[in-house]
Amino acid sequence: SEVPGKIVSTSPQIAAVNTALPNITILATGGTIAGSSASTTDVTGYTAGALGINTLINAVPEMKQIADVSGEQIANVGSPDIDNEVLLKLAKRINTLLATKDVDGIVVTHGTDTLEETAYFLNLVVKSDKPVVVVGAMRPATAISADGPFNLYNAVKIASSKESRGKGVMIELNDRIGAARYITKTNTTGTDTFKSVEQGYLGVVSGDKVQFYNEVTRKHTVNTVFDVSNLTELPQVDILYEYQNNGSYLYDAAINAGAKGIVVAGSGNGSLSTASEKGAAKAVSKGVVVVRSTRTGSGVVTHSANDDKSGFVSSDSLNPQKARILLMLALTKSKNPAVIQSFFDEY
Ligand SMILES: NC(=O)C[C@H](N)C(=O)O
Repeated sequence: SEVPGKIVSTSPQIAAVNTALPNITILATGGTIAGSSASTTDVTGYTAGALGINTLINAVPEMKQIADVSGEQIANVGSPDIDNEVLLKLAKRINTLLATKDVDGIVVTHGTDTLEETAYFLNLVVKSDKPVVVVGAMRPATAISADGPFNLYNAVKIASSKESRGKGVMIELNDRIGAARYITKTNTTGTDTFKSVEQGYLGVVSGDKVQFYNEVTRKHTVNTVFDVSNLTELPQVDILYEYQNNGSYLYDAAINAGAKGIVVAGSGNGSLSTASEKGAAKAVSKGVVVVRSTRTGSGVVTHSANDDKSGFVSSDSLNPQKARILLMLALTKSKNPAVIQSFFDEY
């Protein structure tokens, strides 16, 4: 049965059968991989999050030769509508499943638009070294040459591989294995959209082999201090974009709306205009933590003497949307900019 809409049942819908194979649970959240259109050539106007987990699993019966696959529906939405509630629900469910001997790995199906945010969140809060692979697609399931089925097959293959343990949360599209920490969506419609400009991929799925070439050096999963088990919500963090002739009123709007943190997508090396500096200083004076990231798309925002003077945090190489994820979790531990800076230096 298809289940579009927000949060739906978490009860297992397809049960594992062959006990000799690794047990992989697929947690479905929607996206283009579950997208559907009346036209086989429609790759932009389709409905994301239209097909249920049973349909996705039944479309790839080959998975059953490499794993005992079971599925659960966590949500069924386009990924722009993934919110903090879904993030917490997903993370808690993954931690519960991976704590049992019955589950060897997790695959999360997800829309690609905000996939990197969910993957990085899970990278920081999953308390297991068992593989977690987040997978999406750029063409809906109904399209000619839909990329979802093979991406899903590859994701199950990665999650089933012993070598995938301890790698942090991974992203699979287009045969590449990306690290949640490094990968970002770089193209609006291309199937090769997930890239890591500076750090590259962790590995590839080549033929029937899962091959790793790189490791993530930043702390993840079992080595982070973050714990969602008792959290029912996350602190509000907003992102403000830097541009010419801006004012400081959007900072006021964020402060008045209850933001506990603000990430600035600064120009260049995290630069703020004079107006933004004023808005950011006001935020800091009210106890709101301000993180400087960059709108450039790559590179490190370097920590400056002015950051220490103004109480700002620099984002290292985290883009604004991932800096927001880390800042939400950091704020569950501390409001002190120096402590939060240490998280940005480690994670
Ligand atoms: N390719 C995709 O999955 C895009 C879709 N709008 C989503 O993020 O849900």
